[in-house]
Amino acid sequence: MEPQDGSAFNALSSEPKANALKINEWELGMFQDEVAASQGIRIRRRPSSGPPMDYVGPFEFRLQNESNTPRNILEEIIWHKDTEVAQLKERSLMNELDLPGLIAEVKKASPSRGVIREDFDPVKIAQAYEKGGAACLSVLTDKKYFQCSFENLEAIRNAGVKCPILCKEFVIDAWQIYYARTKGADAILLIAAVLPDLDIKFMIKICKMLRMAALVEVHDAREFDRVLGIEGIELIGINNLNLGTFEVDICITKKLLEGERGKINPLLGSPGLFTPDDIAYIQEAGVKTVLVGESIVKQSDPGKGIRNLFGQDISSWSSD
Ligand SMILES: O=P(O)(O)OC[C@@H](O)[C@@H](O)c1c[nH]c2ccccc12
Repeated sequence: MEPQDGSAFNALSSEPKANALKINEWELGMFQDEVAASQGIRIRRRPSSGPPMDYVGPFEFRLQNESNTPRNILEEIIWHKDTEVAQLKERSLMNELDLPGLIAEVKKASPSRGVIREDFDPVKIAQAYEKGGAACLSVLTDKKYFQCSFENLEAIRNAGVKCPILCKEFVIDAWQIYYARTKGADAILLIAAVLPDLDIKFMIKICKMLRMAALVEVHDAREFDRVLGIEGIELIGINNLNLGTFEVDICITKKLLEGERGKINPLLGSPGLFTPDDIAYIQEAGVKTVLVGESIVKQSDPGKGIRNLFGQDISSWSSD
């Protein structure tokens, strides 16, 4: 994700910072090898590619004698594992949200609408969403009110879906975040109307540790401003639900994004989006990525539902 000037995200790396980070990582790797060697461990963990190009530092002299060839099969396996793990860690919600796009929601029911889709097959729906151009999937896991489950999420992940998966759970305890990770979630929802700042801060740290993204959802200006003050926030979602009346009003997004808050990016608008006009309205208000459930999940062909919602085929929008 490119840092946005003046946004809450400009702490993210620029080019020299990224180089410095690479050098730090490499030096750390060398140091870890030293420590390991002092404990009799012969397998080197340093990247087989050697130090970054412009590196000048205390380990430089080693290069003259060391080849980049693994010394034995275990070392070869470990070096390969290093690349493999780095690639796996790359699948991130943040990477997918750079472009205008869709997060498509998999849910059978909702408290306000009752059952939305009778013949509910979460894997088929998820696959159709992915094919139809969704950048990410949002999967409800609540049983009682949404008739969904963590098993759905796990089944979708195991079916080979490549999109990152946002776990739509009502998180009240950090344990749920670990659980979601074990089931295959790449991101989790945190609701500002439910969680105090300190909990959000703590949970965001856990997400970072687990390499998950946290989508923090706000309903009004007070929640929005609270969340902007919390360190480490990367994704903010606006819920167009008026918590007082429980009515959906897509003007909430527009009002919230007037003035300074409009500089924050990326943002996700939801719920209550049904037509190309709704999408245009919300995107004009400053939201790149939209999160949509009901209007597409209830279509017998969810791919067609996406085309109708956007008024165009968006299957070429996703990065894969
Ligand atoms: O189905 P809709 O109206 O397109 O909305 C999707 C999503 O925004 C909604 O399900 C939602 C928004 N915030 C939530 C928090 C928890 C559970 C669900 C939600």
